[in-house]
Amino acid sequence: MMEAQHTKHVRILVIAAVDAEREAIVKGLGGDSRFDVRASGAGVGMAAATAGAALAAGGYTLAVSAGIGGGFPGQAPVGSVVIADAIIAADLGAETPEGFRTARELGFGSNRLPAQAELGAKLQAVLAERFPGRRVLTGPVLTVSTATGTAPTAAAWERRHPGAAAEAMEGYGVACAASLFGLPCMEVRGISNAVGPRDRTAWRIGEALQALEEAFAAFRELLDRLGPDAAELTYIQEVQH
Ligand SMILES: O=C(O)c1cccc(C(=O)CC[C@H]2O[C@@H](n3cnc4c(=O)[nH]cnc43)[C@H](O)[C@@H]2O)c1
Repeated sequence: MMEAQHTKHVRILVIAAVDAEREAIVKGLGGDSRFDVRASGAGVGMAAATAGAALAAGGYTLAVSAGIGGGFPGQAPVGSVVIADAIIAADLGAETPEGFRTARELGFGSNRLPAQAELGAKLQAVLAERFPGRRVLTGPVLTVSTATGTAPTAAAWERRHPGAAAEAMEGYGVACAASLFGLPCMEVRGISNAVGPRDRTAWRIGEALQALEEAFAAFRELLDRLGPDAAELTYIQEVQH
């Protein structure tokens, strides 16, 4: 029998919601074969299903939820990039006469999954260096099933999650799939709009997609700079017999 051989590799699954996001990410990556970028459709269910089906095939070392997102005022301005340090299912829970209670408070699940914060911080540094005009920050990213459209709802999220940087609709689904397969997860958002009263005419999708493209150009460069160390920050080992 041949002895087991361990080879380190990096293979990153990136889940966007729509094709425009996927295209921006692919453009930033410039054809880098270490990344597999897919569009799932919007929402946590499609994101979890698409990520889970891909990860089941094996060979991945990290999963990333990426796209545009809403930024909380005072935290993440339009055109900035937010890299999650935690991924939170903000509206997973139940209404009670005393108000909203999270799934965790009710004892039927978790609302928060960790993000690969060390890699996130390194990506923030490379992005800031390569694109000095681009604001980039780390912070909690909320996953919601209904995009926030009023000031009271935005205020409620800020009260429940002080310091929340952004919201989007897929991160927790990708994070659940990654966690099921024992893989680390990240979430990267180019900010297109402020979280608050809905005004679709104020969304700056082009700017957010440009920010996303730059974030993934920086991601590629980060992997190049890390060299073999990149594998230590993603899941690491492939066993060959
Ligand atoms: O219309 C377009 O050209 C276009 C291009 C790229 C993306 C879109 C989307 O509508 C993406 C939907 C996606 O965006 C996230 N998102 C953005 N802002 C928010 C928000 O304020 N609250 C929640 N989610 C937001 C979300 O992940 C959606 O799935 C259109």
